[in-house]
Amino acid sequence: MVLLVDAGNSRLKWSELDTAGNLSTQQAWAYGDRPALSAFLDLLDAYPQVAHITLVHVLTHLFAESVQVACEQRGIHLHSVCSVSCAYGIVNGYQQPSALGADRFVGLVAAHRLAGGEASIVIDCGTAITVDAVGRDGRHLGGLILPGLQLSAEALIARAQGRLSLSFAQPNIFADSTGRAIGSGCLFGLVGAIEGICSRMQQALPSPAVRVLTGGDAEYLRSWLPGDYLLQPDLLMQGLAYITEQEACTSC
Ligand SMILES: Nc1ncnc2c1ncn2[C@@H]1O[C@H](COP(=O)(O)OP(=O)(O)OP(=O)(O)O)[C@@H](O)[C@H]1O
Ligand SMILES: CC(C)(CO)[C@@H](O)C(=O)NCCC(=O)O
Ligand SMILES: [K+]
Repeated sequence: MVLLVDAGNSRLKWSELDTAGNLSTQQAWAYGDRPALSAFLDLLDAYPQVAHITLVHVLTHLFAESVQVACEQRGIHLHSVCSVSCAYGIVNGYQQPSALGADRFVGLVAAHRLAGGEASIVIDCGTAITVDAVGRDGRHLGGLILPGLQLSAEALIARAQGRLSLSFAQPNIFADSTGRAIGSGCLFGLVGAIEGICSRMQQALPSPAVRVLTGGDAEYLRSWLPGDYLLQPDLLMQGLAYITEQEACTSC
């Protein structure tokens, strides 16, 4: 069994990949107040038998080094996925390929495979929302980064020095309280942003793109997005599974 791990800015997500290539249901822990490393170490304790981890993270060098040391101490083989200029069917569109978030790179790998020869647009609704386009040939055209749903609302409330409240319950375009005006404002703002960005990207593409939606807020945002969006909450796990299989092939 290989443990697939995605360490984002707010949550640690993981799945088990068995030898037949089956993925277990993705699980997640929010970091809350504790450091991401402490969540990762708890995960290692929960899987004392694991010998191989494929990791994608968007955290610091210190996190990466500490994770490497912890895995070495336990005899775990760690493969930490980085963004490179060309791999796993994707040609990275960044001027400096390593600067593209590794989670975005893994998302592109998975979405391009899911799209089965069509172009795709990956929308990852996490702490940040990222929107990236991939051509039919696997060429990444580039993409955008926006503050995510929770973060947008929290930033506004933090700047208002505690005078404002927030509610995502019963979103309404004609909100009747401060909490709902902010929750609904951020929700409908991001729904409009996602729609607008995707249609601009689509206009620039020569063929129809499959819109793939993932991340912690994907399901909630999907319920308000008109049009066809393919909901894939474990998109990064699919990408990590493919990368793990490819690496196993090249090392044998
Ligand atoms: N149980 C939960 N605990 C915390 N956040 C949750 C939960 N369920 C859904 N969310 C939402 O998930 C979002 C974070 O999504 P996700 O886990 O995909 O982000 P991340 O990978 O940590 O962030 P990023 O990739 O941007 O660094 C938050 O904005 C929050 O609204
Ligand atoms: C944008 C986030 C935070 C989304 O998780 C991550 O992909 C990241 O830290 N990226 C590095 C910057 C970039 O992708 O241009
Ligand atoms: K992410």
